[in-house]
Amino acid sequence: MTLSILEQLEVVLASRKDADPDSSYVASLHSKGLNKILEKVGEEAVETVLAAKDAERDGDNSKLIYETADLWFHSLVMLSHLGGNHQQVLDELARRFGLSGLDEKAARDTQS
Ligand SMILES: N=c1c2ncn([C@@H]3O[C@H](COP(=O)(O)OP(=O)(O)OP(=O)(O)O)[C@@H](O)[C@H]3O)c2ncn1[C@@H]1O[C@H](COP(=O)(O)O)[C@@H](O)[C@H]1O
Repeated sequence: MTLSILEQLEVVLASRKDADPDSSYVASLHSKGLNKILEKVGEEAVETVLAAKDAERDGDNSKLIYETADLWFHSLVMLSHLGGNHQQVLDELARRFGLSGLDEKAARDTQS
């Protein structure tokens, strides 16, 4: 079974919760605490909004994709810090979409 990028990243994020803050960016965020992580999420959200405006003006989404990746990444660190994970977010989206978690996985499997 191959793990998705989000699943692989989550394994790495979990391993960084007790890692050395001097050798890991994620560990340094955990050691600084929730407020620092939230500051980064807010910062990346603003950068994503600004990049969306630039994308509309320039007809180029590349910076927007980069900033959205930063936002998703820091949101995953926030969830990890609080004991949550990306699957809970996917499950919530699936629930809204009217699918069970199992059906969502099956739909994903048929696409790969
Ligand atoms: N995906 C990411 C990722 N995306 C963004 N970033 C970091 O997020 C930061 C973005 O913040 P900014 O743009 O504000 O840059 P900055 O000025 O350096 O940040 P601050 O000093 O303001 O905190 C940068 O330092 C990026 O390096 C990431 N750092 C790590 N990862 C992943 O997390 C894994 C674990 O990383 P470590 O904990 O460093 O081993 C890595 O293997 C990667 O897969």
